[in-house]
Amino acid sequence: MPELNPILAEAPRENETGDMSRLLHSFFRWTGMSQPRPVVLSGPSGAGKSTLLKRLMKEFEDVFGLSVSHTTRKPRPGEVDGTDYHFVMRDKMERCIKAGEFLEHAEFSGNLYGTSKWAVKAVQEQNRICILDVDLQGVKNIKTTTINPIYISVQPPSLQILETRLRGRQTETEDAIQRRLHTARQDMEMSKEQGMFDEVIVNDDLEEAYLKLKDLLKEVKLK
Ligand SMILES: Nc1ncnc2c1ncn2[C@@H]1O[C@H](COP(=O)(O)OP(=O)(O)OP(=O)(O)O)[C@@H](O)[C@H]1O
Ligand SMILES: Nc1nc2c(ncn2[C@@H]2O[C@H](COP(=O)(O)O)[C@@H](O)[C@H]2O)c(=O)[nH]1
Repeated sequence: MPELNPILAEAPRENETGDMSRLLHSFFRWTGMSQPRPVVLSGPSGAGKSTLLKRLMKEFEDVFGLSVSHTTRKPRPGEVDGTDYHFVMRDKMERCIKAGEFLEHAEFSGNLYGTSKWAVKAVQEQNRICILDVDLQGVKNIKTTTINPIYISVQPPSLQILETRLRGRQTETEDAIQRRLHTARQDMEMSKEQGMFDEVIVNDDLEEAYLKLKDLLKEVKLK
């Protein structure tokens, strides 16, 4: 049984990524395996998760698929419903949670966020490695499920740098920045707990952090 993800172990050149989906199909048929392990990316708001994931999706669009979360927060300028998030009203999301449609959900900075079972399934049905971007409560809740992902933490070099990045993004009100920084302090402490994450990436230099992410993903072990 192969231990490494052979697709990423030999990272494709740019014009070869179109063949990835077909290669993955053949590989899973060959090994008799159904799905590769999903990847959970977490870390404080502003640490750079989306920035890293956008690059990864651009370079390996046929290999990875992002699980599109639901949220009750309002869209930011440029965010597209159904692509960045499914933007929903709280009462609707609460009903769906009660109906058991969510793998996990959490309250973050005054809004509900959650991963629907359907969002993960949709990625896996395309034979892509499913990536979930969730907060620390999400990590803890996913650990009670059976999806068995790899857990990667993206951390900022310091709280000061995190604050600079959050402010620089210009997407949050002062009140929201303060709430996110408060949560980030707790998050950065709890992330150090033994066994919480399989790997930690300190996102100081973006280029280095991205290379480390790609390096880790080469070793995504298959179920
Ligand atoms: N290595 C880096 N150096 C400098 N700026 C960075 C770096 N990585 C990300 N940024 C910037 O920091 C800001 C926050 O990044 P990003 O939105 O990716 O964070 P995030 O972890 O996805 O946050 P959230 O959890 O709130 O979605 C963005 O403006 C981004 O351009
Ligand atoms: N537990 C979950 N957390 C999620 C999910 N989708 C996103 N998130 C996390 O929320 C915060 C804030 O995100 P933002 O887009 O408002 O900046 C961030 O830490 C995300 O990782 C989810 O489905 N479940």
